[in-house]
Amino acid sequence: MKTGISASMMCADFMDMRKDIRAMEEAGIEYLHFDIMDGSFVPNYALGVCMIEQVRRETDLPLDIHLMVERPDLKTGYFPFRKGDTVSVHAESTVHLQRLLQFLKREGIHPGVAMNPATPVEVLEYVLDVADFVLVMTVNPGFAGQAIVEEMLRKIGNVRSYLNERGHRDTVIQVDGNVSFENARKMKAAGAGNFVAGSAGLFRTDMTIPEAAKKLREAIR
Ligand SMILES: O=C(CO)[C@H](O)[C@H](O)COP(=O)(O)O
Repeated sequence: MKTGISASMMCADFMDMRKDIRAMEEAGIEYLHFDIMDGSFVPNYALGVCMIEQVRRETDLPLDIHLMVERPDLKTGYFPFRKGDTVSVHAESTVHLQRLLQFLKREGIHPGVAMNPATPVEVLEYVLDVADFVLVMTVNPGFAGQAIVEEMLRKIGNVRSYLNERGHRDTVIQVDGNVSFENARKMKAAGAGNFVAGSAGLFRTDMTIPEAAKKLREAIR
């Protein structure tokens, strides 16, 4: 799978999404990140199948779909996933985690295990062979604009060591939540490879998307 920047589209301008998509293309962003929120697994509602279908018609950028929902194993059939997309599902809400990851992999999708801040690294133990990436949430999921949970910098390092010690050096660590320029540098040093950038790193009021992307790339180089 590709590594780099994944743009958190819940932070995009919903009144002019086309403009933001063009800016992502211009900036060479690797993925468009879609947080699907069901108001149950997380206390917010956001994005969904209709929006993904419309965005598909606008761009060939691959999508990075984060299912912040209860029982994603019962819902994947509704999503227009494509080969080359990445899809992350939460260890905390997926009853048949191994089966779902294996299914996604067979479909040509890069499967990922997402973990809330309090979830221990050991949940990965029996799914290492079927996960292309691990999504370490660096805020509690549900809302943009939160402060980083500082302990997550240590967790990124722990996940990196855990993967390396088990021979999974190629498994990417994705980080999501308050990926500012400063935090991105620390996250990269701790072992992260893919950066979900929202209000702190990409959709900023003080610079354009291409300008912010350039700064973020300098931070994660
Ligand atoms: O997953 C998310 C919220 O749960 C968002 O992707 C993320 O938080 C957006 O980035 P920022 O924290 O910089 O606003």
